[in-house]
Amino acid sequence: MRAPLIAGNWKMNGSLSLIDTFAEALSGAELPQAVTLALAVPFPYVGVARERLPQSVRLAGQTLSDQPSGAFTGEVSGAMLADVGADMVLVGHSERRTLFGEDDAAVLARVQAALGQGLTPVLCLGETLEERDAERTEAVVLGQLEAVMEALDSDERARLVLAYEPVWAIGTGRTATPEQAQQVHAAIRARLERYDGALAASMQVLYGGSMKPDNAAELLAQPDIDGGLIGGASLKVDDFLAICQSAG
Ligand SMILES: O=C[C@H](O)COP(=O)(O)O
Repeated sequence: MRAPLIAGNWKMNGSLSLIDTFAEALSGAELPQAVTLALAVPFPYVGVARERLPQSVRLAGQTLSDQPSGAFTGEVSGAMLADVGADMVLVGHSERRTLFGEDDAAVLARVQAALGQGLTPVLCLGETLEERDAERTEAVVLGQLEAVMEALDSDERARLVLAYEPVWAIGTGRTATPEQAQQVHAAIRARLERYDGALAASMQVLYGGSMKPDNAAELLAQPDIDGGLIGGASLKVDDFLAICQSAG
């Protein structure tokens, strides 16, 4: 049985004051026990978020360097993230792939760097609208998945969380229908079966892309959707908490 994970991704948004708003709301909130919450906040806020948010909330970086340390101005290592209290990190978010040129090899190197530091990589997968229209959705998503999985051993694979995020649904208000999302999630799970049945049964696969309080319950009710990676709606504490409630 896979426990639901609801992860917020603040992207390049937020402030100390927003962390305090979340700290206050989350410490008093009655949330379904089975649901785990996580927040991927911008680098400068990870440490303070760890100090102020309830310990039950997992903290994530939004990316990390593929290097352990050194002369890489502007980069942040997995060790640094772990040092300030993160235990997860997003890897291969579509904004990293498209805006910052991270290809499958770069994504793999970051997954390996995260695993090396004991962080849980949340590996993001997703197709563009052009790829969907060309009926290449599964080829693209499964290709991104295999580019990482093929290079890992079975223990490493078991430490990943996956997130399916159709690029055309991110920040656009256009959500994949529950059926469209489930179809891709099922294809991902079927591909995981090739590696290991137990891995396929246990791996959390999140959906991301304009998930909001009014569509979350239907998406989260799909058999192969194990949680959400929430962008815009994770900046409003009431919306984020409402989505968490839908996951219980
Ligand atoms: O990481 C989150 C996703 O990019 C989804 O963002 P969104 O909920 O604003 O569409």
